[in-house]
Amino acid sequence: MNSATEANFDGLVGPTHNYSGLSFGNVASLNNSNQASNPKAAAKQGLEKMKALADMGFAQGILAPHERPHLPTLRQLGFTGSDTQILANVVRKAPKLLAAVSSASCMWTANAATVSPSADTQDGKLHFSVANLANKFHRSIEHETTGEILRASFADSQYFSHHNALPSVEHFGDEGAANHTRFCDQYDNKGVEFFVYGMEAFNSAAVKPSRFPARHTLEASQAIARRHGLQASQVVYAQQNPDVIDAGVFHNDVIAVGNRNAHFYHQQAFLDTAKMRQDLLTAWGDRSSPFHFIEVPTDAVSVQDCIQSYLFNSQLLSRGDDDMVLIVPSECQANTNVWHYLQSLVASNAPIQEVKVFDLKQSMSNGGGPACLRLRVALTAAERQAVNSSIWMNDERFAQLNQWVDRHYRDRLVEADLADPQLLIESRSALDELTQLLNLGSIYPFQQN
Ligand SMILES: NCCC[C@H](NC(=O)CCC(=O)O)C(=O)O
Repeated sequence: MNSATEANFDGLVGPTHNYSGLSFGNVASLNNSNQASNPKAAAKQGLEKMKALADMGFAQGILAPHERPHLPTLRQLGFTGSDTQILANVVRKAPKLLAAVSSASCMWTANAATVSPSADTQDGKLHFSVANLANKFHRSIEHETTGEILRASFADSQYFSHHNALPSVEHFGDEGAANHTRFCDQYDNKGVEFFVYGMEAFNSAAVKPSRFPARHTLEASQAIARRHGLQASQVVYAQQNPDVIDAGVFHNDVIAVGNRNAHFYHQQAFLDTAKMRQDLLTAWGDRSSPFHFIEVPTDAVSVQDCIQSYLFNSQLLSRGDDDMVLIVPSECQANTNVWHYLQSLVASNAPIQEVKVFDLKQSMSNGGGPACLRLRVALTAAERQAVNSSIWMNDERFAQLNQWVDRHYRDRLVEADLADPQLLIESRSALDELTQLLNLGSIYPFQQN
């Protein structure tokens, strides 16, 4: 009985969403820094996508944003006094630090954790390992609160196992599910877990990017597979092509996406494509479903086209066997090579039968597309019942959260606004109300003291 489904849990964009140019190696982040943001539009664009998927019959959940600016981190860094005094101090002495602790980057929940469904794990539980996101300071402060939110959303320890982040150092750089794909024939059958890394940290002779950071290491992926109790025969590792990282492909989900028995990737995505294909087929074994490699050639879509359009930062969703829909950002429609390729793809007999386009410009301007905004969790019927019921997207929740955004969010933010004590007050009252709406409990530090 195939009762399991793969649910998507999107990060709700927080009230301080802004463009601070914090992500070296992420060209959108660097190109759009100091542009004014629209937090209200950003949150609503995200809610629209979540609602559309829920209306299409997919299981869609919501993960709360974090407290920003993050005063506990500023105190940890030696700022003292009242919240207002600290904001006045840090904006004068270290404005980039204030920007880094004010980012709404936790919206991109593909980086929240790595998820191993219960059909894959030795103890039969669904495992979450929050990602240390060690490579970027503004992201490295997320994992503790992310862990709290995941524990409040997936609370039942009979079904869910939560692991803290790996050591927060470069050798164990972990960017979560953006570099992990779980292939399967049916969601509740044992799958193949595919880990993509940017460098092998403990082997100084190994090839790695030279211009931009690798962000995620082989050793981190191996540690996650170990903790989740995965068998070697069901795990495949592949190195991302250092050249595409150096071109700005900072996570594998900007150049490849997989779902069930389909791997949709760019010809230049991997260091050794033949080995990737061979290893996946070996792990796939004698499963009855065919495994589809959908390789996009450079002469149809260049790496630059991929980075500009986020063709592969799309969601690949199954409506039935070999019947998938691709959720792409509107930038794909604006890029003629990409849009032309997509039309030919849908016309061919590939399992991708339909393309749906969404406006996610606020997130895209910081280098986050449809796939960045969601964490995939394959759930059996019993596990789905055990999820915090208040976080599911539905008509009522959609209306409620849009009203909540209208009440609490600004429609314009520039970096100078981050020091405004009023913004902190607005954000905290928004989040305090949100924890009640989503029945999360008092998970934020400001609620605890
Ligand atoms: N999966 C997509 C993540 C995008 C994210 N961007 C940022 O953090 C940009 C933040 C800023 O520059 O304001 C990153 O690079 O980790």
